[in-house]
Amino acid sequence: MSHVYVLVEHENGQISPVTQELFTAARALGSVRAVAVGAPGSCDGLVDGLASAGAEKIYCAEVADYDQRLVMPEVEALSALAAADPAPIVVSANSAGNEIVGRLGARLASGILADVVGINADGSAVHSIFGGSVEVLAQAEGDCPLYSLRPGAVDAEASPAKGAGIVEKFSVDGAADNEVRVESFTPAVKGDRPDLLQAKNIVAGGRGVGSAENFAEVIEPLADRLGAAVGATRDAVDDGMYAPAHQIGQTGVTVSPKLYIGVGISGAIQHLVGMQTAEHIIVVNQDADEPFFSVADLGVVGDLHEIAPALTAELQARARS
Ligand SMILES: Cc1cc2nc3c(=O)[nH]c(=O)nc-3n(C[C@H](O)[C@H](O)[C@H](O)COP(=O)(O)OP(=O)(O)OC[C@H]3O[C@@H](n4cnc5c(N)ncnc54)[C@H](O)[C@@H]3O)c2cc1C
Repeated sequence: MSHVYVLVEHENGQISPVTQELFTAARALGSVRAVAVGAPGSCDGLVDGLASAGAEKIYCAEVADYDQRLVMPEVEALSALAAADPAPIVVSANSAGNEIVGRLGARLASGILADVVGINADGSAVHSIFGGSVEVLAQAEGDCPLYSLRPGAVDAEASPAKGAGIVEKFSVDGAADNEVRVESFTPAVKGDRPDLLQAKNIVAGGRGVGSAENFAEVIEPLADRLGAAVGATRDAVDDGMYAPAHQIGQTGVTVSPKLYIGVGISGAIQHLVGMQTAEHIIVVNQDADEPFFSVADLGVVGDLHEIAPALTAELQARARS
């Protein structure tokens, strides 16, 4: 049976939920071979979970100086595996994943399908373009077609059967002289809210929210009621209302949650391209003519300072009853 390599996303010894989405999409192409790259000691704790998720083989590359290197250990590991035994490769379409497939495409002389929202058994993949209004099927040439899959675009499904989970440890080349080395590393301070890229629910605010204080008083309480991540438009970020890491859109991140609530956002195309594959879209805006309403499943016309707190209070009341 044909096989497919999937780059495992993991953090602090845990398999990230997006890995299950990668497995689900990759299964269309063949039996899944998981590739886990990380610091020494990072792989053993992942093996059971990866086998349960359906991995037939688990390649573990533990790299002594992993924390000082950027994407190159993953590139070295995947290119070595694919050169020896060519097969499609599936990674997550985050910033590292997109760089990894770019480098692999050059090394393996294979085509790249970036930021896809679905993968078909014939090797074609689905792109969602023009703000999600058009879906395009594309196919990549080469022995090792490369796919980066948009987080949240595919519903994670449990594997029909546990995989054999045969572990193969291997080493990757050391850093080249001209490779970037990380001198120091300060993890971003994370709050209790879910990660924006992986969140099932997102409450996003735009310039209409008015200020950083209003984000804290109106947007964040609603997000917390829903267990949601907070997003923002570029204009809200540029005006200093919310941190740049939360920007959704063309020059921010692309998200695909189950529920997206956009508050005080006009719905410019550069914002829509980053969120329009959300399953359910609710828009709150005082101007009924704004373009955001044209993509909304539910539009609420009114003052966000009344509607958002009322929604938060209602959710709170229902949680109590
Ligand atoms: C190259 C390029 C890249 C870009 N990349 C991005 C990107 O990645 N992400 C992004 O978001 N934008 C991006 N933009 C900017 C984009 O074009 C828009 O300017 C931006 O999305 C608008 O942000 P906004 O909706 O918050 O602000 P506005 O367009 O100013 O909309 C504010 C909205 O709030 C409503 N409002 C005001 N007060 C209230 C109230 N009290 N109650 C209810 N509603 C209220 C208004 O009716 C209005 O619709 C990019 C632009 C360019 C040129």
